[in-house]
Amino acid sequence: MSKQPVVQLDHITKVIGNKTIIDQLSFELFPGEVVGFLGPNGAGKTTTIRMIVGLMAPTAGEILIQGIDVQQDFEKAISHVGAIVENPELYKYMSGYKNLLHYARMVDGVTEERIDEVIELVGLQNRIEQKVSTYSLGMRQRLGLAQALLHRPSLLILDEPTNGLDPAGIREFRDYLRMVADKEDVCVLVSSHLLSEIELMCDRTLIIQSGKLIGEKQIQKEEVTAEAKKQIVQFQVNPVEKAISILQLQKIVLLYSNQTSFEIEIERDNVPKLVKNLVAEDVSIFAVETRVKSLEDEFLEITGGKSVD
Ligand SMILES: Nc1ncnc2c1ncn2[C@@H]1O[C@H](COP(=O)(O)OP(=O)(O)OP(=O)(O)O)[C@@H](O)[C@H]1O
Repeated sequence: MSKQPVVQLDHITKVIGNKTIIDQLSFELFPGEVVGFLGPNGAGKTTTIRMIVGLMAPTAGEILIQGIDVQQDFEKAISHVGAIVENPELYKYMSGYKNLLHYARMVDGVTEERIDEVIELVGLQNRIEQKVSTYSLGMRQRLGLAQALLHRPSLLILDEPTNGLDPAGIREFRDYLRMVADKEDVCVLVSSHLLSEIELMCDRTLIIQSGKLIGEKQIQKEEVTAEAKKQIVQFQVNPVEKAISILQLQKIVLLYSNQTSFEIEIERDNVPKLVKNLVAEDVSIFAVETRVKSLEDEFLEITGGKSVD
């Protein structure tokens, strides 16, 4: 990417007591991208975010936001950050507009035009004069997003952003995030232990475990055709042992098997040939089910089978 990074973490380590919580963590985040920060509970996501926003000092290493060292010039660095924690803090008895006005007064340089702009960005024009207590959870999340955007941050940090939203709400929030990242050229960091949430929302995912970056995944969008993707295919067959010996001959990697079925990773184009071979060897096939490899499968591969939560 040719753009300058918004955030640079350079070999960040955090030791508390005699425990290394974050271990030489390095990554860069760029404008306009929505990045997932994924890891099981206790992996070190919150600690990392606390260091990025200057609430905790690293034991070693450097964090730069827009090139400014968070430790050396906290106020200037933090002026580029907007954050929404789990539930945005809103005054329910006040209107959406009054909430935004209240926050705008606490920050320098937020004009009324900017307030109107963020309201439009999150699609709350028609409801902004009504009390927050009348808002749905999704609308509250969007108002929280508007509030975090008021001072034109370059980095937006969202911690478990869709907590409590239903699938339709998650989809809607994702579309707003995507649009905000594009229109405001802001980098959005989404911290979550939910693979489904991250997979839906993010362009790229950083996977953290025990304070270390253990994987990075660029989530491919439309450019990857379904045919080209590796798929996980489950076969229900009889006898399974015979089928497995055929797989072994063809050097197909077996992911899982039980007494009635097995699961393999295979390219779509190779499925018909395998079916023919199984039938030719007198293996009865009761069902063949395909699913595209999900981030969860990747995560399990990378972490060696330790699932999140
Ligand atoms: N102040 C502290 N003192 C001692 N240990 C701590 C402290 N803060 C965090 N830890 C430990 O550091 C590890 C990382 O915690 P952290 O909260 O960053 O994980 P997380 O990935 O955000 O998990 P979660 O999804 O549960 O919030 C955990 O093992 C936690 O117990």
